[in-house]
Amino acid sequence: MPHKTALSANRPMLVCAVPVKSIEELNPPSGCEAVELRLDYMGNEIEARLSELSSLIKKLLSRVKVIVTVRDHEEGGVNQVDSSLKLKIINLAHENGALVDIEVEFARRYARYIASWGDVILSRHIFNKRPDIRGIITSDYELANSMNAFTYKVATINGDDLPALVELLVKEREVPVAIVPMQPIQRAAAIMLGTALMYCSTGDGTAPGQLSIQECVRIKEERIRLLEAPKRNHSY
Ligand SMILES: O=C1C[C@@](O)(C(=O)O)C[C@@H](O)[C@@H]1O
Repeated sequence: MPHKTALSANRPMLVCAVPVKSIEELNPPSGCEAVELRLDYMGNEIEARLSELSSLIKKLLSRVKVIVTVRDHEEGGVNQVDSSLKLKIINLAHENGALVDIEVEFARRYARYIASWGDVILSRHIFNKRPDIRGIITSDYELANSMNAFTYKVATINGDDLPALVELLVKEREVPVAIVPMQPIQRAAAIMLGTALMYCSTGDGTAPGQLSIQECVRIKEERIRLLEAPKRNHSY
């Protein structure tokens, strides 16, 4: 994948996050550049629907990128999904050409299965105050680079984590960095700063604070306008 910087006008990729409660046809609204299928909403029931899931992924892929996520319970997953089933789903998604979202802890545990796929969004979700936030995301980011991940993503509920996240975005190396704060105003700022991904809602969202896809598109357009604005020679 060519290296893009936070200054690329293509960023962020706008991801429409879908809480999948049953496998049925989906028509992503305009503006969705990717659709995230949050399959943990179905829990272990998804096991009986894997062939329909393959068809859904293939159909969606003709229109947008697809991200398959089975979020671990400890990192905000809605229903527990057995690790063996999660691995099966991740494999199925990978073979069908979808991106897969995997938590850092899961990736460390199952490195032998997913070591260097290149289509992994390596993710971290922070729900408690962590004074060691910089250490955590720096070490995660090393792993993301060693795996040649598609993106490293960090989501946090702590408003005061934003400066640490922005620092990582600015220091980005080969692997693009996605920063996902919780508060809507910080999400808007993250779009303007060129986060690699931003998750947006199309109805029922999957996280508090998500902006609607229409708001995400509007802010991304403002970012493009700002990047393309003629340079002025103001003294400050
Ligand atoms: O990790 C993320 C980010 C997210 O939690 C958010 O805050 O928008 C939404 C999730 O669906 C996605 O997997």
